[in-house]
Amino acid sequence: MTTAVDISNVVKTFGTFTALHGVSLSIADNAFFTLLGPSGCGKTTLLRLIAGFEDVTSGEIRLFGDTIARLEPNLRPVNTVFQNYALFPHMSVIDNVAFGLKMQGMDLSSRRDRAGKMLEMVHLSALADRKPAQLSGGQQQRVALARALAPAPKVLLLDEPLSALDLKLRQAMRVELKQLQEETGITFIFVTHDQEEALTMSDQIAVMSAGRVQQVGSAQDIYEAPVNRFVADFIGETNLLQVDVHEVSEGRATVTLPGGHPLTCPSAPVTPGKHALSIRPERVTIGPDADLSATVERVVYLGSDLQVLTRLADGSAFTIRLQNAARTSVPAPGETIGLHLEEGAARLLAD
Ligand SMILES: Nc1ncnc2c1ncn2[C@@H]1O[C@H](COP(=O)(O)OP(=O)(O)OP(=O)(O)O)[C@@H](O)[C@H]1O
Repeated sequence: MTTAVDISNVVKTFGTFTALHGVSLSIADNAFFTLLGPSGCGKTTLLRLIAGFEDVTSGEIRLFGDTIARLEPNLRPVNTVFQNYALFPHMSVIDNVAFGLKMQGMDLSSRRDRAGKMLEMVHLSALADRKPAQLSGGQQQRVALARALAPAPKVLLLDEPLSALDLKLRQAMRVELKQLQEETGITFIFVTHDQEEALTMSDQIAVMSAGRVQQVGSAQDIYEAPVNRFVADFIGETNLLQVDVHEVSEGRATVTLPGGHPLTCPSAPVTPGKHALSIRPERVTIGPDADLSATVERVVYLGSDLQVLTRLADGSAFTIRLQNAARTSVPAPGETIGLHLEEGAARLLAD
């Protein structure tokens, strides 16, 4: 497998502030790769370093084997799509798309031909002669995509490109973006703080926090097997309980749950003592064989799901999710219920 972008021990400081603390990542060619993390974790900084808009303080970034610092900006096989589209307001849609090709020195008829093909790809051929102001936000974002793809970059950097769109459009664009990446075979590096966006589109996700990469893996890897507390909490919804850990061996731990029941579950390599146990709310059922006893405080109707907010005997809050279609009876506030942890519900985390 070819590596498109190789990031090796990259540190970036702004004055006395360190935005990236030694980040290493290997991004495969033809992949949809997402940098995911909360605001300020360094995602955009890393993207700007890959684009060559900023220089690394130390470490190295290679694009298809070449050190980026040695590549002239116009020879870097990279293009960027920004959150605010950055279209030229006085140019028509097709001229916007053809702009980068003109810069590359392509002749007029080849330019219009290529730009026309790009507009077809993003389903905007009918609007080629309009000005950006005459388009909706979603259409403008598609023009920005077509413009960035026109010069056939090997790597496309996308900085929160969907954040200005409303929810329905964002959901539709996720599918389109993934399709576009698959059709073109271009490596997409996508920045977002939205975990659902990351989970739905990405082949690989790097979860970042405070200038460090916490975990790299597929959507399933990071959801099912988060390596630490930060990742478990950031990706999806989870219950985090402080439990006593008695034994850890060969990736499994034996712990005592609140209420006294023992549990053996997959575990990060931790030493015995107190650690956080993550329990996913959708992997818990109400009924016999209970691992935990809880008192129902509130039932929240979420359409396809019901969220049941409960409290355990030791006072910790505990949430479960039931599928609305599958439910037989709804627990009532004040009721004491038994909670059964399904296989794969619990995982012991490193701090
Ligand atoms: N030019 C700069 N000078 C000083 N500090 C900067 C500069 N650029 C970024 N930073 C700081 O570096 C940190 C990381 O910023 P960055 O924009 O990479 O975060 P982010 O994860 O992309 O966040 P967001 O999702 O809010 O855009 C922030 O604390 C930011 O204030």
